[in-house]
Amino acid sequence: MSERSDQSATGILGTIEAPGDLRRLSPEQLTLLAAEIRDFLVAKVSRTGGHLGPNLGVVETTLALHRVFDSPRDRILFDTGHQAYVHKIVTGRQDGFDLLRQRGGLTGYPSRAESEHDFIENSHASTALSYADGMAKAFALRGEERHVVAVVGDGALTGGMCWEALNNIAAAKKPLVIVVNDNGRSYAPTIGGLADHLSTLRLNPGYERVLDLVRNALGSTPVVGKPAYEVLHAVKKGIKDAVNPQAMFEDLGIKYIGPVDGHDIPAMESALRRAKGFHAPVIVHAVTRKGYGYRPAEDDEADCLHGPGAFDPQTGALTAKPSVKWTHVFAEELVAIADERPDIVGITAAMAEPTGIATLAKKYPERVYDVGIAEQHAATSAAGLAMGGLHPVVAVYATFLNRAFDQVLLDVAMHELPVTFVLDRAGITGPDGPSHYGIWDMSVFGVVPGLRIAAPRDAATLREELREAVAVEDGPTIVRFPTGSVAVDLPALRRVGPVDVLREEDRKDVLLVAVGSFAKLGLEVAERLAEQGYGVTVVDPRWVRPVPIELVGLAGAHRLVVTLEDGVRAGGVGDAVAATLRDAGMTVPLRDFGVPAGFHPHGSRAEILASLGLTAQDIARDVTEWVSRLDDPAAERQPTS
Ligand SMILES: Cc1ncc(C[n+]2csc(CCOP(=O)(O)OP(=O)(O)O)c2C)c(N)n1
Ligand SMILES: CC(=O)[C@@H](O)[C@H](O)COP(=O)(O)O
Ligand SMILES: [Mg+2]
Repeated sequence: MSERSDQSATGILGTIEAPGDLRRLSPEQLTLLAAEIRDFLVAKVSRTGGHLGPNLGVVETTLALHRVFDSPRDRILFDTGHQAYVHKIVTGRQDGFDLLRQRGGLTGYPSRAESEHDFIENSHASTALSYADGMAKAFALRGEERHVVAVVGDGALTGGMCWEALNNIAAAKKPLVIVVNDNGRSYAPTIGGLADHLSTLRLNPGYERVLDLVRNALGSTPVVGKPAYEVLHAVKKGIKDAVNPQAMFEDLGIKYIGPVDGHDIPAMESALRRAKGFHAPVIVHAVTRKGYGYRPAEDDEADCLHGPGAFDPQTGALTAKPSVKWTHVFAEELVAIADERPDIVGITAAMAEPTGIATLAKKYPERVYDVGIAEQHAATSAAGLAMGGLHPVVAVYATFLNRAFDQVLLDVAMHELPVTFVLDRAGITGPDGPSHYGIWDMSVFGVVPGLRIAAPRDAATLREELREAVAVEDGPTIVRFPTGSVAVDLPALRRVGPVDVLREEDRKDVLLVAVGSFAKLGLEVAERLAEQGYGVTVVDPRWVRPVPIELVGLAGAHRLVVTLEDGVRAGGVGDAVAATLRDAGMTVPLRDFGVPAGFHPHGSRAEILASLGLTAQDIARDVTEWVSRLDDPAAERQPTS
């Protein structure tokens, strides 16, 4: 058998250890390899969960990229990075997929610790073109002949940073290849004028193809030298004028190649080689299909199996048992509120389904706005909606609101506008890693004057605090809750102002202030301390910013105050409670437990919390140490961990 057929017999994928191995493959072998990679992706991701649809859509494009460019000397950047699995497969990491997105295993995004081929670890969209602009300028200044390629999705292109970058890329005129991976979707179909423009390009007969026809026609007549150039240029100009809606990019000063079939490796290679040869900023518009080659993903109308949990590879059906998620509770209550209040409108940043806003959109489509992946615009557009007499509910993942801090601070809060931000995936999330952890909001937004933050502990308080939030008319509110299944309802014994008392005893040793979903953890800690004879009062403040003044009176009756929060300690609720007690002249000692500010490695939520000492056992041990110091201050003590 020829060497080729040997390889196809053993599976070509098994022979690919580095991008260079791709360059020796024939077109037939590349087609086989693409099929093997698809089988690999479905087999692996069906077990671990992960971003299946996006990666099925970039198999051929990624193979073409690594055949045309010389990574890592040439930099291949992925915007958002969730579509870099194929890149990982061809850069020596096939074996890591059994532990994809699991503690100690491959991350779901590029990772510099994993490979010299990886650069951008931030999974927030719309950043790659800015990185690319900077890298291209740096290589030019250092006189380094190397290419920078950024792969950016049509969804990511709806983010404002992309346009800031394009403006600069055009001005800098440095060699830079931008591959627009246009599958027409974020989760749902991508919205907006840009999406419409891209679809015009996608649908247009392909002036590239028309141009090729003309080139071929010209090629048959012996026109050489300058006349040929002039003829071809005139024809090209004519064609461009006739069929060239891509003027938008070219008017920016960025060349445009496309639309190209992103699933046609030779066509993509040809376009990329042309782009590489331009030595100037150039867009290669690749038209792809999210979920391509796997029917359950292709047919999934919601999001083409964008990021499923584990699933049956035969059917694409999720294998996890359905449960009531925090998101579902929010979505249902929002519709109930909207039924009563016509001023309530919803805003999503290209994530209607994952945030639950889709439920409102189904009943009131005219009262929901999908702004694309544009959280800054979402916040200030919400300010405009509020100025127009409405009460917008902006539903985003907690981590994604970080980038809209200035808009929340000045466009919303300084104008004292009634906007409610609902932050899903607040706290430690897990598999998506540090740029997805929603751990910053209570610190970052806690400093915003006039902004109130609620942290429900269960479904009942989520419903209640959402209603309280949309009832606020003189400023913004945040309601934040974690990922996953909603907590079991934890009824209060009594309420002191906004503060719910969840547990109390005659003995008043410790006041334990448990924030949001950490209420259950607080009760578990109290149980452990009670076994040692300590009297623990557990309270849920419900509204954590501003700190309820009622905590001062409660603290005064106890010997030690402990705070627990699923957010960074620095500037968090613990710090705010300490400042409130200090301002009230209280000297009761306070110990705060939260997430240390840092970029903590991915894993399951439970694994990460355990690694940070945020378990009932660890906290009870530390609190016992602190309380026993109060009993016997003279005793020599080892500092707790
Ligand atoms: C700032 C920000 N907001 C929201 C998200 C959540 N998110 C992850 S992927 C995605 C859709 C990206 O669409 P596109 O860029 O077209 O890539 P595709 O998944 O289609 O390949 C979104 C909204 C994010 N990662 N970053
Ligand atoms: C890449 C991205 O930002 C999203 O796809 C994210 O991974 C979704 O997270 P959930 O799985 O928690 O919805
Ligand atoms: Mg897309």
